[in-house]
Amino acid sequence: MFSNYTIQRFEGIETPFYYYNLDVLKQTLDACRDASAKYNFHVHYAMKANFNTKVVDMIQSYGFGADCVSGNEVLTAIKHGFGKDKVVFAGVGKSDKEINAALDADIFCFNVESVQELEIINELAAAKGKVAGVAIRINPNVDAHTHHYITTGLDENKFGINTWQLNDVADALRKCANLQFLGIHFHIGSQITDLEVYRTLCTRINEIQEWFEDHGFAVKILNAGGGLGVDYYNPDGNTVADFEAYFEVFHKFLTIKPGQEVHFELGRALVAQSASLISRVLYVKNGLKKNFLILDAGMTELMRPMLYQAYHEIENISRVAGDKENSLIKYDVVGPICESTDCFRKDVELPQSFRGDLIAVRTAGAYGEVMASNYNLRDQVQSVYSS
Ligand SMILES: Cc1ncc(COP(=O)(O)O)c(C=O)c1O
Ligand SMILES: N[C@@H](CCCC[NH3+])C(=O)O
Repeated sequence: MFSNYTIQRFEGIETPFYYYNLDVLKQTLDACRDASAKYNFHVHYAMKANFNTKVVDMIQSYGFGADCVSGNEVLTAIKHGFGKDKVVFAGVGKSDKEINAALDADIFCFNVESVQELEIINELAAAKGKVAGVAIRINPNVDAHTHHYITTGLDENKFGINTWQLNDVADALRKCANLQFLGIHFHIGSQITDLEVYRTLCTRINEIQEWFEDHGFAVKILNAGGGLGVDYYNPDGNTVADFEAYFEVFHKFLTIKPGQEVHFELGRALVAQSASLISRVLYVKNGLKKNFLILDAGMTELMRPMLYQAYHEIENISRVAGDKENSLIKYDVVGPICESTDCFRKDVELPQSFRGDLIAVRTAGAYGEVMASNYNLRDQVQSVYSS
């Protein structure tokens, strides 16, 4: 929901841009910090969700760690002040250059996704005379009940190491003198709204940690990954994710041994509701079968609807206030890009809309700005903040 003051402010700003409501971000971070502190759980922010400088700085100020998926994310985390003891590096295809950068930064843990990667990290660490902390990312074959494009924990997915390969992992760990085994890591997918899924994950984590302990490996860290979903249908009414319920599942169903740390890597749930993509109607095109609202933002600014048929609330914020009598019209809300898939949503009911109206695409703080591209040689999308 935008105040009249905010909408007036938008009138003077060139569109399109991401608008960050830092109060919403703060409320969300407060809730996550309080809910995780209750059980002494450690949260690492999955920086891939949004690496906007102000956003990352605020998250860092809460004392969360950083979960990174590239060498540049590792360096960015360090630059933003995340302690090296709070930076983890996951990713199915870490290059030698990236591994070396992370070794030079002395990050405390690599989440390793294949036996071959274990051997390479060992080799590169040995060349530097270092010992790298590693957690083994395991693919537990648990269905996350989310869009199949963002499911990561099934046998058919490229992520993690399958449980039938655990003997090879154990052999490699025994041989690799420049690795220190820290624990086990899981991440089964994103935008998970069915918490039962996490209960199933806990059962698998319990089994797998037993396997490691039985084979002589002390599991110091249990990392359950991220994935907690948000309510894309209700950005104002259900703004902050239910962190309490989420962490409670792990508290109840995970076997946590004395001295063990439990880690999480939340991305979307921390940042999604804090931003909206603000654009303007360039043209209203009334076809025989369809009415199109053609915006000055498209898949180059927010790709999720086009990539995963993801739902985002769309509002004409120039017309909501005082125009209630305005009859609703169905529009296909589309962008300017030369692709038919460049459509935010079809048949969106909006008040009759006109050239110059401001359109807000809500819940765009996660995987929005970071996935923007300059396809069609588009300008880089700008950011505007509430304060
Ligand atoms: C390894 C890993 N951890 C954490 C995350 C963050 O996920 P989410 O934004 O769904 O919390 C991802 C992205 O899906 C990931 O790949
Ligand atoms: N980028 C995706 C999720 C993938 C998360 C990264 N593993 C989204 O917008 O929903």
